Amino acid sequence: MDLISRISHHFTESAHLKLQALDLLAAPIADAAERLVQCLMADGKILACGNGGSAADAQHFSAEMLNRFEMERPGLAAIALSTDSSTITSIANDYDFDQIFSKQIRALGHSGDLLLAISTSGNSRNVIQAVNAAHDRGMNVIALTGRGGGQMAEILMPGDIHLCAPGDRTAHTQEIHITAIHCLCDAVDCLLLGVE
Ligand SMILES: O=C(CO)[C@@H](O)[C@H](O)[C@H](O)[C@H](O)COP(=O)(O)O
Ligand SMILES: [Zn+2]
Repeated sequence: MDLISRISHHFTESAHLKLQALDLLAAPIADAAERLVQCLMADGKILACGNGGSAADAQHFSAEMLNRFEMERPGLAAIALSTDSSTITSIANDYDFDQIFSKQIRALGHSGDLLLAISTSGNSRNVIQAVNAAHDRGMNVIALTGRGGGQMAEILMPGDIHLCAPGDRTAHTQEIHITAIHCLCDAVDCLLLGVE
């Protein structure tokens, strides 16, 4: 096995897909950033969820909102729903793993809040239930998906924003997702701080 050529292939493919994503996603990422700022300025909050690497992305996003990204500014209201092991294990144990995010959204979500729903396949049942719960609570959704968006693409509503990464490998989709998340954090800072 030639590891160097595998590594080279991974970097090259990731770079190609990121450039495709730039063409596809620049405008909707800018729209999503505007929506995040409108939500925060109206005293709303952002709830974020996903599984595995996407749980890490949800936490990465909430940390950059609550603390800071690159510019000095007050902390912003965001909660990763993948972090509270007591809540998650009790919901999964007493009800169903599919409800670990939706039950938290029904408790915490208010009209005008936003859900950042992250799934590379678009088919994770707990993320789909999270989208349904957000809609029930009068929240819009910013969906980060891949592979066409799967079942999530079918349940998004007008007012939601779908950021669907090109490519069919979970790893590359995640690599695009974290770039999109950093673009969102940067744009939120620029919009809030009036940076040209
Ligand atoms: O990070 C990775 C793979 O790169 C994995 O942990 C991956 O996130 C997990 O298999 C997730 O359960 C996949 O869920 P989803 O992206 O399809 O919603
Ligand atoms: Zn991963």
